[in-house]
Amino acid sequence: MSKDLLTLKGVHTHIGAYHILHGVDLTVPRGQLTMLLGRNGAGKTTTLRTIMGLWKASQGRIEFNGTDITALATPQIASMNVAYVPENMGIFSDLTVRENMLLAARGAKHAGQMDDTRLKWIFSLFPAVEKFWNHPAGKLSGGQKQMLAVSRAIVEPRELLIVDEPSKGLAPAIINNMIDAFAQLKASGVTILLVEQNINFAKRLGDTVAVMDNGVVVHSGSMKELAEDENLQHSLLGLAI
Ligand SMILES: Nc1ncnc2c1ncn2[C@@H]1O[C@H](COP(=O)(O)OP(=O)(O)OP(=O)(O)O)[C@@H](O)[C@H]1O
Repeated sequence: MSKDLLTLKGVHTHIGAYHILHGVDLTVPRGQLTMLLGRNGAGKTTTLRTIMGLWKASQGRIEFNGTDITALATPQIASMNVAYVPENMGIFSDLTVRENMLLAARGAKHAGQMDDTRLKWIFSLFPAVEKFWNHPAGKLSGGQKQMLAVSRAIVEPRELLIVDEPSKGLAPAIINNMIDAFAQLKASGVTILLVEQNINFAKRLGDTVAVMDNGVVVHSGSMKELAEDENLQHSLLGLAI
Protein backbone atom coordinates (compact mmCIF):
# COMPACT_ATOMS: atom_id res chain seq x y z
CA MET A 1 0.00 0.00 0.00
CA SER A 2 1.48 3.32 -1.09
CA LYS A 3 1.98 5.94 1.60
CA ASP A 4 0.11 8.42 -0.59
CA LEU A 5 -3.66 8.10 -0.77
CA LEU A 6 -4.09 10.63 -3.57
CA THR A 7 -1.64 11.64 -6.28
CA LEU A 8 -1.97 14.18 -9.09
CA LYS A 9 0.66 14.04 -11.81
CA GLY A 10 0.93 16.79 -14.42
CA VAL A 11 -2.78 17.64 -14.26
CA HIS A 12 -4.09 20.23 -16.70
CA THR A 13 -7.66 21.57 -16.62
CA HIS A 14 -9.41 23.74 -19.16
CA ILE A 15 -12.65 25.53 -18.34
CA GLY A 16 -14.17 26.41 -21.69
CA ALA A 17 -11.54 28.39 -23.55
CA TYR A 18 -9.50 29.03 -20.41
CA HIS A 19 -6.45 26.98 -19.49
CA ILE A 20 -6.60 27.04 -15.65
CA LEU A 21 -4.38 24.22 -14.33
CA HIS A 22 -0.98 23.94 -16.01
CA GLY A 23 0.42 20.63 -14.76
CA VAL A 24 -0.46 20.22 -11.07
CA ASP A 25 1.69 17.75 -9.11
CA LEU A 26 0.22 17.03 -5.69
CA THR A 27 0.46 14.19 -3.20
CA VAL A 28 -1.81 13.66 -0.21
CA PRO A 29 -0.19 11.25 2.26
CA ARG A 30 -2.45 8.66 3.89
CA GLY A 31 -3.69 9.59 7.38
CA GLN A 32 -2.35 13.14 7.22
CA LEU A 33 -3.91 16.54 6.87
CA THR A 34 -2.69 18.29 3.74
CA MET A 35 -3.16 22.04 3.33
CA LEU A 36 -3.51 23.51 -0.14
CA LEU A 37 -2.60 27.18 0.08
CA GLY A 38 -2.21 29.99 -2.45
CA ARG A 39 -3.36 33.42 -3.46
CA ASN A 40 -6.83 34.16 -4.82
CA GLY A 41 -7.23 32.69 -8.25
CA ALA A 42 -4.21 30.36 -7.90
CA GLY A 43 -6.29 27.34 -8.92
CA LYS A 44 -7.06 25.68 -5.57
CA THR A 45 -10.80 25.24 -6.06
CA THR A 46 -10.25 24.11 -9.65
CA THR A 47 -7.83 21.46 -8.35
CA LEU A 48 -10.44 20.14 -5.88
CA ARG A 49 -13.15 20.12 -8.55
CA THR A 50 -10.83 18.29 -10.95
CA ILE A 51 -10.06 15.64 -8.30
CA MET A 52 -13.82 15.13 -7.85
CA GLY A 53 -14.43 14.86 -11.61
CA LEU A 54 -16.53 18.05 -11.61
CA TRP A 55 -14.06 19.43 -14.16
CA LYS A 56 -12.32 16.92 -16.40
CA ALA A 57 -8.54 16.91 -16.51
CA SER A 58 -7.45 17.55 -20.10
CA GLN A 59 -4.04 16.00 -19.45
CA GLY A 60 -2.26 14.19 -16.61
CA ARG A 61 -3.26 11.49 -14.14
CA ILE A 62 -5.12 11.37 -10.83
CA GLU A 63 -4.72 8.27 -8.68
CA PHE A 64 -6.74 7.43 -5.59
CA ASN A 65 -5.70 4.44 -3.52
CA GLY A 66 -3.76 3.10 -6.49
CA THR A 67 -6.70 3.42 -8.91
CA ASP A 68 -6.67 5.78 -11.89
CA ILE A 69 -9.70 8.03 -11.31
CA THR A 70 -8.87 10.66 -13.94
CA ALA A 71 -11.73 9.75 -16.25
CA LEU A 72 -14.28 8.64 -13.64
CA ALA A 73 -17.58 10.44 -13.08
CA THR A 74 -18.18 12.25 -9.78
CA PRO A 75 -20.60 9.66 -8.31
CA GLN A 76 -18.06 6.89 -8.96
CA ILE A 77 -15.36 8.90 -7.18
CA ALA A 78 -17.70 9.68 -4.28
CA SER A 79 -18.58 5.99 -3.99
CA MET A 80 -14.91 5.30 -3.23
CA ASN A 81 -15.55 7.09 0.09
CA VAL A 82 -14.28 10.45 -1.00
CA ALA A 83 -16.34 13.37 0.35
CA TYR A 84 -16.14 16.95 -0.90
CA VAL A 85 -17.44 20.06 0.87
CA PRO A 86 -17.50 22.90 -1.69
CA GLU A 87 -17.07 26.54 -0.74
CA ASN A 88 -20.84 27.15 -0.96
CA MET A 89 -21.30 24.14 1.35
CA GLY A 90 -24.21 22.59 -0.58
CA ILE A 91 -26.69 22.86 2.29
CA PHE A 92 -30.47 22.90 1.73
CA SER A 93 -31.60 26.07 3.55
CA ASP A 94 -35.30 25.21 3.65
CA LEU A 95 -34.74 21.78 5.17
CA THR A 96 -33.95 21.12 8.81
CA VAL A 97 -30.50 20.13 10.01
CA ARG A 98 -31.86 16.59 10.52
CA GLU A 99 -33.20 16.44 6.94
CA ASN A 100 -29.90 17.74 5.59
CA MET A 101 -28.08 14.96 7.44
CA LEU A 102 -30.58 12.37 6.30
CA LEU A 103 -30.15 13.31 2.65
CA ALA A 104 -26.40 12.90 3.03
CA ALA A 105 -26.74 9.41 4.52
CA ARG A 106 -27.11 7.08 1.57
CA GLY A 107 -29.85 4.59 2.17
CA ALA A 108 -31.17 5.99 5.46
CA LYS A 109 -34.86 6.83 5.05
CA HIS A 110 -35.42 8.35 8.46
CA ALA A 111 -33.23 9.62 11.26
CA GLY A 112 -33.63 6.36 13.16
CA GLN A 113 -31.66 4.61 10.41
CA MET A 114 -28.63 6.86 10.65
CA ASP A 115 -25.79 5.12 12.42
CA ASP A 116 -26.40 6.11 16.02
CA THR A 117 -22.84 5.75 17.25
CA ARG A 118 -21.56 7.76 14.34
CA LEU A 119 -24.20 10.43 14.84
CA LYS A 120 -23.24 10.77 18.52
CA TRP A 121 -19.62 11.12 17.49
CA ILE A 122 -20.57 13.85 14.98
CA PHE A 123 -22.57 15.63 17.72
CA SER A 124 -19.50 15.52 19.96
CA LEU A 125 -17.41 17.11 17.20
CA PHE A 126 -20.07 19.69 16.28
CA PRO A 127 -22.51 20.28 19.18
CA ALA A 128 -24.41 22.88 17.11
CA VAL A 129 -25.63 20.10 14.80
CA GLU A 130 -27.39 18.43 17.73
CA LYS A 131 -28.58 21.72 19.22
CA PHE A 132 -30.25 22.88 16.00
CA TRP A 133 -31.34 19.39 14.85
CA ASN A 134 -34.95 20.41 14.10
CA HIS A 135 -34.22 23.96 12.92
CA PRO A 136 -34.13 25.05 9.28
CA ALA A 137 -30.51 25.00 8.12
CA GLY A 138 -30.95 28.45 6.55
CA LYS A 139 -31.29 29.95 10.03
CA LEU A 140 -27.84 28.77 11.16
CA SER A 141 -24.87 31.14 11.43
CA GLY A 142 -22.05 30.88 8.88
CA GLY A 143 -19.94 28.81 11.28
CA GLN A 144 -22.80 26.48 12.14
CA LYS A 145 -23.55 25.97 8.44
CA GLN A 146 -19.92 25.08 7.85
CA MET A 147 -20.12 22.58 10.72
CA LEU A 148 -23.29 21.08 9.23
CA ALA A 149 -21.61 20.84 5.83
CA VAL A 150 -18.66 18.91 7.28
CA SER A 151 -21.04 16.76 9.36
CA ARG A 152 -22.95 15.82 6.20
CA ALA A 153 -19.68 14.86 4.52
CA ILE A 154 -18.75 12.48 7.36
CA VAL A 155 -22.20 10.99 8.01
CA GLU A 156 -20.67 7.81 6.61
CA PRO A 157 -17.07 6.68 7.12
CA ARG A 158 -14.72 8.35 4.62
CA GLU A 159 -11.26 7.61 3.41
CA LEU A 160 -10.65 11.09 2.08
CA LEU A 161 -12.34 14.31 3.14
CA ILE A 162 -11.83 17.34 0.90
CA VAL A 163 -12.97 20.73 2.22
CA ASP A 164 -12.77 24.10 0.46
CA GLU A 165 -11.91 26.93 2.88
CA PRO A 166 -13.67 25.81 6.07
CA SER A 167 -12.47 28.90 7.97
CA LYS A 168 -13.78 31.43 5.44
CA GLY A 169 -15.61 34.32 7.10
CA LEU A 170 -15.59 32.70 10.55
CA ALA A 171 -14.92 34.50 13.84
CA PRO A 172 -11.74 33.44 15.70
CA ALA A 173 -13.63 31.51 18.42
CA ILE A 174 -15.46 29.47 15.78
CA ILE A 175 -12.20 28.91 13.91
CA ASN A 176 -10.81 27.39 17.13
CA ASN A 177 -13.79 24.99 17.32
CA MET A 178 -13.21 24.08 13.70
CA ILE A 179 -9.52 23.40 14.33
CA ASP A 180 -10.39 21.10 17.27
CA ALA A 181 -12.94 19.23 15.17
CA PHE A 182 -10.52 18.68 12.26
CA ALA A 183 -7.82 17.56 14.69
CA GLN A 184 -10.23 14.93 16.07
CA LEU A 185 -11.28 13.89 12.59
CA LYS A 186 -7.66 13.38 11.65
CA ALA A 187 -7.09 11.39 14.85
CA SER A 188 -9.95 9.11 13.76
CA GLY A 189 -7.81 8.08 10.78
CA VAL A 190 -9.42 9.97 7.90
CA THR A 191 -7.10 11.58 5.38
CA ILE A 192 -7.94 15.26 4.87
CA LEU A 193 -7.22 17.78 2.11
CA LEU A 194 -8.12 21.38 2.98
CA VAL A 195 -7.94 24.53 0.91
CA GLU A 196 -7.03 27.49 3.09
CA GLN A 197 -6.28 31.19 2.91
CA ASN A 198 -5.81 31.56 6.67
CA ILE A 199 -2.14 30.77 7.35
CA ASN A 200 -2.69 30.52 11.13
CA PHE A 201 -5.43 27.92 10.65
CA ALA A 202 -3.11 26.09 8.26
CA LYS A 203 -0.16 26.21 10.67
CA ARG A 204 -2.17 24.75 13.53
CA LEU A 205 -3.59 21.82 11.59
CA GLY A 206 -1.43 20.98 8.62
CA ASP A 207 1.02 18.09 8.43
CA THR A 208 1.83 18.59 4.78
CA VAL A 209 1.44 21.66 2.63
CA ALA A 210 1.29 22.47 -1.05
CA VAL A 211 1.27 26.04 -2.30
CA MET A 212 -0.26 26.90 -5.67
CA ASP A 213 0.30 29.87 -7.93
CA ASN A 214 -0.87 30.42 -11.50
CA GLY A 215 -2.27 26.93 -11.90
CA VAL A 216 0.71 24.93 -10.64
CA VAL A 217 2.06 23.74 -7.28
CA VAL A 218 5.08 25.95 -6.61
CA HIS A 219 6.07 24.50 -3.24
CA SER A 220 5.37 21.34 -1.28
CA GLY A 221 6.76 19.98 1.96
CA SER A 222 6.02 19.83 5.65
CA MET A 223 3.76 22.46 7.21
CA LYS A 224 6.28 22.87 10.04
CA GLU A 225 9.03 23.93 7.65
CA LEU A 226 6.81 26.58 6.02
CA ALA A 227 5.41 27.74 9.38
CA GLU A 228 8.93 28.41 10.68
CA ASP A 229 10.13 30.28 7.59
CA GLU A 230 8.52 33.70 7.33
CA ASN A 231 10.53 34.66 4.26
CA LEU A 232 9.30 31.58 2.45
CA GLN A 233 5.70 32.34 3.52
CA HIS A 234 6.05 35.86 2.24
CA SER A 235 7.55 34.87 -1.09
CA LEU A 236 4.97 32.12 -1.65
CA LEU A 237 1.84 33.72 -0.27
CA GLY A 238 2.61 37.45 -0.35
CA LEU A 239 -0.30 39.52 0.80
CA ALA A 240 -2.33 36.42 1.56
CA ILE A 241 -0.59 36.13 4.96
N1 LIG B 1 -16.10 28.68 -14.36
C1 LIG B 1 -15.00 29.38 -14.66
N2 LIG B 1 -14.88 29.97 -15.88
C2 LIG B 1 -13.76 30.65 -16.19
N3 LIG B 1 -12.72 30.83 -15.37
C3 LIG B 1 -12.79 30.27 -14.16
C4 LIG B 1 -13.93 29.52 -13.73
N4 LIG B 1 -13.70 29.09 -12.47
C5 LIG B 1 -12.48 29.56 -12.14
N5 LIG B 1 -11.93 30.27 -13.14
C6 LIG B 1 -10.63 30.93 -13.12
O1 LIG B 1 -9.65 29.99 -12.78
C7 LIG B 1 -8.65 30.56 -11.97
C8 LIG B 1 -8.50 29.71 -10.73
O2 LIG B 1 -9.70 29.81 -9.96
P1 LIG B 1 -9.89 28.99 -8.61
O3 LIG B 1 -11.26 29.27 -8.11
O4 LIG B 1 -9.49 27.57 -8.83
O5 LIG B 1 -8.81 29.68 -7.67
P2 LIG B 1 -8.63 29.60 -6.11
O6 LIG B 1 -7.18 29.41 -5.87
O7 LIG B 1 -9.55 28.59 -5.53
O8 LIG B 1 -9.05 31.05 -5.69
P3 LIG B 1 -9.95 31.60 -4.49
O9 LIG B 1 -9.09 31.47 -3.29
O10 LIG B 1 -10.17 33.00 -4.89
O11 LIG B 1 -11.19 30.77 -4.43
C9 LIG B 1 -9.07 31.99 -11.70
O12 LIG B 1 -8.36 32.83 -12.56
C10 LIG B 1 -10.55 31.99 -12.04
O13 LIG B 1 -10.97 33.24 -12.50
